[in-house]
Amino acid sequence: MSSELNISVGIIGGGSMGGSIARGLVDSGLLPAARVLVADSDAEKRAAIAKTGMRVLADAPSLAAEEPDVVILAVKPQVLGDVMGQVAARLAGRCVISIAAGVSVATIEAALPGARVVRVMPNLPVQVRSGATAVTGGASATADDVSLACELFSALGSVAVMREDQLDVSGAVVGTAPAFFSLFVDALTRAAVLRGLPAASARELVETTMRGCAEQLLNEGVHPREYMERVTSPGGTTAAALRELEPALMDGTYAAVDAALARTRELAGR
Ligand SMILES: NC(=O)C1=CN([C@@H]2O[C@H](COP(=O)(O)OP(=O)(O)OC[C@H]3O[C@@H](n4cnc5c(N)ncnc54)[C@H](OP(=O)(O)O)[C@@H]3O)[C@@H](O)[C@H]2O)C=CC1
Ligand SMILES: O=C(O)[C@@H]1CCC=N1
Repeated sequence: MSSELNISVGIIGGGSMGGSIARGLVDSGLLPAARVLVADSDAEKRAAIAKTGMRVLADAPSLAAEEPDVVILAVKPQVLGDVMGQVAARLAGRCVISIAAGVSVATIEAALPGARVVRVMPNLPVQVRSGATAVTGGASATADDVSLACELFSALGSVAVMREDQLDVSGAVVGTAPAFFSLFVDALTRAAVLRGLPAASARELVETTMRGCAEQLLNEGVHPREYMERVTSPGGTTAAALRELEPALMDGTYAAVDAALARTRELAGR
């Protein structure tokens, strides 16, 4: 457990990421539920979040009026401009952390005059405190603001401070990777079912395998290529399989990351 911070955090947007961050911060012990405020326009999401003891508000202006010490912007990039317009006057002089893909620090600073802006790019496993978050401070942010953002997201997994252009790349890889990973789990499970395994067993075996491999890679610090070699018996089944999979997966992954990066720039109007 992390030691408790004596601040309040307001999160605008309590969806997949905002909700995960809120839960992660409370579960980590960094903040008591009563000092996490979440605004979401969806009543069902508000009801689910309220059950955890966090404070819920129906819109961004109501949250900003509570003057939380730090505000995390966790709505979609497409609505962020509107939301910032609704709360700009209240956020002057405050530390604001945006998780919106693509939207640049300069855009946020222009929309929120006087706010101290930090941009971060987390991923979904922040909810189970195994996330990975890239952090970049704007010209308006102090070193303390960047440190605070790092402290909040360190309670939810690993954190790396980097330049803003690198944060976009990190988002295209690390932000989207939970979906890539799930797609691979699903593909393996379907391949097993196609070749005759019962669906429930296939899924359990594949998911257990994924957890075991992740644990070994992390715990032993072994390079992925070396780990692959351990599995690949000369003249065996894995070598035959990798000859098929490797070119397709490599090309597909590079193309997928480039597509995510292109969409990041498109969302930012760049
Ligand atoms: N999902 C992910 O893995 C990651 C997402 N991000 C970024 O996080 C942000 C949120 O994404 P994600 O969580 O996936 O999106 P979601 O749609 O799940 O969450 C956004 C939430 O904000 C609510 N909302 C919309 N407008 C307002 C408003 N004016 N005031 C308050 N709440 C509002 C939405 O309600 P409603 O559904 O009713 O519109 C929704 O519940 C995006 O900017 C994305 O780029 C970053 C890293 C990873
Ligand atoms: O799909 C998206 O746009 C968000 C950003 C990174 C992961 N999910």
